[in-house]
Amino acid sequence: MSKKYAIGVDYGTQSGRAVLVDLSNGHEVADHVTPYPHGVIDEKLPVSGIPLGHDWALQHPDDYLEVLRRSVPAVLQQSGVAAEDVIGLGIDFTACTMLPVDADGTPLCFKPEWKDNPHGWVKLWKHHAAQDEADRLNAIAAERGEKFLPRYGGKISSEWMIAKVWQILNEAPEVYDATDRFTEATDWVISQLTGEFVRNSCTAGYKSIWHKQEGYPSKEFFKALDPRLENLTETKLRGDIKPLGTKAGEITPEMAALTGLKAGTAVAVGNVDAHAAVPAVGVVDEGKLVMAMGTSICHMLLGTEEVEVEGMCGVVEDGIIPGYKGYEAGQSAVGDIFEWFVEEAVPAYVKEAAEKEGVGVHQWLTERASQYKPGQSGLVALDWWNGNRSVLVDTNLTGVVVGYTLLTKPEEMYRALLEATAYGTRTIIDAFHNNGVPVHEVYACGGLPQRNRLLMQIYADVTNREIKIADSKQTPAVGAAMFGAVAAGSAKGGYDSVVDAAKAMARVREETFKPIPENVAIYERLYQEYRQLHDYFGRGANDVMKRLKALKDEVSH
Ligand SMILES: Nc1ncnc2c1ncn2[C@@H]1O[C@H](COP(=O)(O)OP(=O)(O)O)[C@@H](O)[C@H]1O
Ligand SMILES: O=C(CO)[C@H](O)[C@H](O)COP(=O)(O)O
Repeated sequence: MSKKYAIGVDYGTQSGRAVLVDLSNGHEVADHVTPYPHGVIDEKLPVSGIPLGHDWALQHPDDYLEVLRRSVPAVLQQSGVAAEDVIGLGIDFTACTMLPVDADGTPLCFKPEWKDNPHGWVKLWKHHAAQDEADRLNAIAAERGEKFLPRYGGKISSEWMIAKVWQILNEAPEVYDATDRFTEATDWVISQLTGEFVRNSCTAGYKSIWHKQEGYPSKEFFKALDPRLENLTETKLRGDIKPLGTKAGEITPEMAALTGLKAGTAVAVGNVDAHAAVPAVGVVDEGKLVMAMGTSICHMLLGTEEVEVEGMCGVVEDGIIPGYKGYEAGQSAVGDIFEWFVEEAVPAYVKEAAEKEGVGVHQWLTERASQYKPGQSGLVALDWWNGNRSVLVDTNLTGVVVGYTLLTKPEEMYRALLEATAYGTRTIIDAFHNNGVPVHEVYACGGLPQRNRLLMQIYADVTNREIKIADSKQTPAVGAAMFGAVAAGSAKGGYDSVVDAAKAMARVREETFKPIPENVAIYERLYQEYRQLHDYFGRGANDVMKRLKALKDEVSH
């Protein structure tokens, strides 16, 4: 049999990338990135210019097809690999990134009658405007003693499916009525590739409150939310839910013409970016936490028991690797906070100096921040620029920096922000480790470990754990390709399970980041300061952030 390959397509927040992977060793033969032409739509709708409210974040579904049109042919061409040797394709996506579609699977925003209604568009994972709905959902679920709540760390996030659907119903009932199904973008793209609509167990479990044994929450629960939602799960959330590691279908002739792949190529069910990354770093059993570090961080961990952990995003059976309970937690902004600082808060002299030295602003700041010792800046920050996903599950929390003086330098502020995100991760690791889901090893993948060594050293020091780094720039895409190979199966030159695929294909670098004892000691003290601020501002002692946000909304309308 000739050498066989699979393609993984990773749909990130700002771009999508295809990677063509050698199935014998996981080697990335070719990759290609397509920036989304419309990016993140958070101020106004394309063409009509209709303004969006605070905390909105939309995307254009055609941008996802553009990735298939451009990046898949590009990796075939670059690699010179024949389409018949590409036996499978898998995708991974941000989530919950959801959209309303009609009975043909057409996104409502593609239709002239809905294109000017913001609710007809894709709601990106970081669309946070459904917080009111999430708050009400959580209060009603708690009051009714719903069994599902502990599986989601005690709170359902406004980033997820039910809160977003309910926001559509409340603010645009006409869009709700016109919707045949609400779908995760990952499932929609798979339906475009295969002509068949299937949901995947990963997003259904983590983002739509679905349970392998118990299914969705009861009709009574949905009726208690809003009588109009009573039949939601059997109407607009209907559809077969297939486990990860199964085949969704095959590339249609139309998609073959568009991508250059062979019609009939196996396509895996949809997956989530962070979840797909786990087997790609070789993690297929317990005790090993994987951090997918980019715009945000997702923290992924496997266990054998269903344990309650405060503020985790969820525990889902087979949600990451078949046979294990998959745990997820996360931070809603990490790289995004550093980007905010670079774009919005650095003085002109920094940009000029970086330009003069021919380096990026991140690199300029990082080089200078590296010259400080832990604690030397006198700063400590809370990492809540985009709310707090874990462990507080509250998108209404905002950022804080304590310790500024007239002498504070931009590189010190930048370092304080890097450190704040590490404290956020430490809080999550402690929550798992101290509540029955041990964390013995830490792995990192995604864009940040490739770009910022200081950041990774700070994470090793703050968590007091050695960190292993993925030997791939595109780890989720490699994971998605593994699932594509499993969808094809061993008879076609792929694999029969993702564990087999991981054995042959997963790679981490030899070099690791090890904690430096003197840094660990200082960071332990700084972390205690962080925790005091965290509990003071985040657990109700002082709701100033919420009052300011409410005032901002009041005076802006
Ligand atoms: N040198 C750097 N140090 C820290 N953060 C960086 C650096 N360069 C880029 N970033 C951040 O990386 C993030 C993008 O990460 P990446 O993994 O590529 O994307 P995504 O999460 O969308 O897949 C951006 O938020 C950006 O601010
Ligand atoms: O919540 C998620 C997965 O469960 C999102 O997909 C994730 O946080 C966004 O990922 P990225 O930072 O890589 O764009």
